[in-house]
Amino acid sequence: MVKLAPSILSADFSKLGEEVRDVEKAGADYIHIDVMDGHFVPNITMGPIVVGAVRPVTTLPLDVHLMVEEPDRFIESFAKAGADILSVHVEATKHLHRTIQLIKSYGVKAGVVLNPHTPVDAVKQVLQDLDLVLVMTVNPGFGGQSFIESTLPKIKELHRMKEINGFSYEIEVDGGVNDQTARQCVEAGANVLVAGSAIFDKTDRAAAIKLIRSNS
Ligand SMILES: O=C(CO)[C@@H](O)[C@H](O)COP(=O)(O)O
Ligand SMILES: [Fe+2]
Repeated sequence: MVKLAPSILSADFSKLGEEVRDVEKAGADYIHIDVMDGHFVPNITMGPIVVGAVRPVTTLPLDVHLMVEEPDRFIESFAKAGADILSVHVEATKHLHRTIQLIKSYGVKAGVVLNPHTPVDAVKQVLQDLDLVLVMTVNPGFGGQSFIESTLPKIKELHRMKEINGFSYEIEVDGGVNDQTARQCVEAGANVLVAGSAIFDKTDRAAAIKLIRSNS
């Protein structure tokens, strides 16, 4: 069964608690939280304070996507704020293996993210240590962008390597996922779909989630 992770980047921040409760009630599996530092990506969003504010509002796992340079500096504060999954960009950390161990030392699941231009080879040596691999299907920084189809072979490759080696990581896709693009992600091997605008831009979130599920 495919999991859906609504990205609160597209939520109404003036009533964030209500928005999170709404997508939980509508059938979400994870709450995806996009953290941007204005350096790694050309946008600034939320920090550990927002993760801490969302934590008591939902029982769903908080799936925190760190789009920050040198993420090691912030792992402890996000872990203590209540993150369940912390994913770092391979392009933003010099010592990836160390970063993964640091995340796990707080009892948090560790994920690694690949930008559209980054090959699977960049994470090959750490796949056995990962709980999640996130394939960006847009260039990170903003919600509401168009899905980049050329990323699909990487999802297939990650799925193949998982099957061959018996690894246990989840394969998540993020960016431009909607009722038109979900199926090709799932057919390629993804089992977690992040969707921001395709869920939060709709007034009926249950219908939006159902539509993506039925088209995946
Ligand atoms: O990480 C990011 C963007 O950098 C995403 O999580 C977006 O928030 C997804 O938004 P949509 O493309 O689904 O609108
Ligand atoms: Fe994201």
